[in-house]
Amino acid sequence: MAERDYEQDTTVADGVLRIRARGRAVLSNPMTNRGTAFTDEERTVLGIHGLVPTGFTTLENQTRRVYEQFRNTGTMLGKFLTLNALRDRNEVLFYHLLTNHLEEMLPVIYTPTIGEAIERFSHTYNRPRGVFLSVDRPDQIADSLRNYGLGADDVDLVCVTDSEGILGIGDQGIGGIQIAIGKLSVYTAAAGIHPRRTIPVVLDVGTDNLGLLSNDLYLGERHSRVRGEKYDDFIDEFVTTVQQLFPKAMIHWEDVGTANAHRILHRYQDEVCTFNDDIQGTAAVVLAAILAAVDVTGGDLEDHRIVVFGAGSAGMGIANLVRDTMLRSGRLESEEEAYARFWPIGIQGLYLDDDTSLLDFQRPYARSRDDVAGWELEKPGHVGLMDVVRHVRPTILIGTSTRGGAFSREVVEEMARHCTRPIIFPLSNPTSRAEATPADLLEWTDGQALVATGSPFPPVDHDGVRHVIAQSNNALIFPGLGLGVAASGARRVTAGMIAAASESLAGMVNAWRPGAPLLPGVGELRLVSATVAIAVAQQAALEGVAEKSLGDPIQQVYGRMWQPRYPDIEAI
Ligand SMILES: NC(=O)c1ccc[n+]([C@@H]2O[C@H](COP(=O)([O-])OP(=O)(O)OC[C@H]3O[C@@H](n4cnc5c(N)ncnc54)[C@H](O)[C@@H]3O)[C@@H](O)[C@H]2O)c1
Ligand SMILES: O=C(O)C[C@H](O)C(=O)O
Ligand SMILES: [Mg+2]
Repeated sequence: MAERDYEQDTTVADGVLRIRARGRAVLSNPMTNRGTAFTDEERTVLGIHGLVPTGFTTLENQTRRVYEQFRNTGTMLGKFLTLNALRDRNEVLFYHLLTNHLEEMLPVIYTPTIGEAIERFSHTYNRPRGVFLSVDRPDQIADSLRNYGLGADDVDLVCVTDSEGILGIGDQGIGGIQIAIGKLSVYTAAAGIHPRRTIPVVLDVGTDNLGLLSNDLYLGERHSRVRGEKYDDFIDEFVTTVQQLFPKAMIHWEDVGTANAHRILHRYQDEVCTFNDDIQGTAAVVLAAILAAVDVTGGDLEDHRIVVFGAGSAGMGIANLVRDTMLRSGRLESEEEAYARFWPIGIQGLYLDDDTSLLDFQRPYARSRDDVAGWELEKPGHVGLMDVVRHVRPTILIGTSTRGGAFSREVVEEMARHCTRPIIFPLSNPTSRAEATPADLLEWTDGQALVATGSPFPPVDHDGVRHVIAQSNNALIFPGLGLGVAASGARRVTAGMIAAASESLAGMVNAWRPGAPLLPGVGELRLVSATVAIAVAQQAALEGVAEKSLGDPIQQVYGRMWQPRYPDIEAI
């Protein structure tokens, strides 16, 4: 491997940074640069006297300065680009700023602004970050990953997308690299995963987005999406290469299209350390929110009738985890009884057993034609959301459809007519795709709805009660999961580890007070992530998939959390 201009033991929180570079090279590398925070002595040994203003600034004051710059930037996309530029100048300062203002900045570096950044990628692009792999050059996968400069023991996480199902905005081609970068920033800010132990990857398999293909500035491969055997071979080559080059890394799949997401997960989950955030991360956080809501409404989970509107990757992942939880209660006689609690709806309407377009993982949830025989339908031949709500009288309504505004007043009022405390989660991102706004849901149900959303929403005041809206986003799960896997050296991500993550999150909620949120807030993300990580690491050990022994899980997890502080320097 090429000699780097710095070295640091990134497996320990306070590793000394050994800098080989001198002068301007120190300042132009975001891993070594600390600008005016270099002390007089450091400036001497690194040869940077005269290259920075003479005054000295502490990290705290530098943070104040860049925070001011952030506040003075007008648009959300502008703020995103300001933060990106900061990260390219000074990594510690970027994460220090982010960690100190997580609640304010998460919506900028992550959902919802990340959606706009992805759409605008080929226009705002200025410098590369991450690894870009092309389906047309599978022979370059290994070299491209090696070129990133990390060794076999240096990587905890590879976050990868093929960009087919970015948030609720669909196929975004090469711009999807930004979701991989965004998720990894959250891993670092929330769980202290070392930023240099992660690799964001986009698999450029082409795009079916005609807007991108016809844009002269588009930066990806200019052909339609490759599917079938060539796609599968490319994925296989990628997974195998990551395994060979970085045997300790967990592969996190993000925003892969519905048909491929489940297939890829099932193909690899028993063979490599891998996790699908949209399927498993989402399910874990939503289950925790459902359990908190069920605690408020009273009764058992199995008593509920659940409509999943938009039953694709996320929706079916949620259904699977809720089904397993119902079955574990021991109160149901059979699997069929658990399936019968769900009413999954897709773009074609309610899933019915004679629907040949259903994917393997959707089929077990399909309702029998007989179930709907005799229903009077709003639109003949199409069993839509309103029909299902009217006939099924659901108690839980989940939205993972990408269809903004789908939970109309009519639908919500109908649901509320038969259910005193309707549990309604419009989970689609970004904000414009949310199936309803919390303010509308609370107004239409006279403050009775128990609401959680995917994107952040402000609190709602209704009838003298302030309702704080839980953000049921997988960001409450994946950072802790990744940290737990890294801290325990887990070789697989098991169903038990996902369930443990969900349970630990549920254990942090106390939603009995009127208006209280169903999940901890984003401001508590570091505490949440550490808690989830400990539960995940312990479960990995219990199931025998952890390589490290867990003598002191709290210290092992906490000690692994990287803190955004300037480390000690040694000039070499
Ligand atoms: N809150 C979270 O943490 C979280 C996590 C994952 C996904 N999501 C959101 O959920 C949405 C779906 O993501 P996904 O990965 O499951 O996508 P997906 O493409 O796998 O699933 C979408 C499903 O919605 C259905 N659908 C599309 N349009 C519809 C319509 N008009 N009416 C009814 N059904 C419709 C499709 O048939 C499909 O089954 C996205 O907006 C995404 O941002 C949120
Ligand atoms: O990225 C998010 O904000 C959550 C989720 O993974 C999504 O696809 O919407
Ligand atoms: Mg996603």
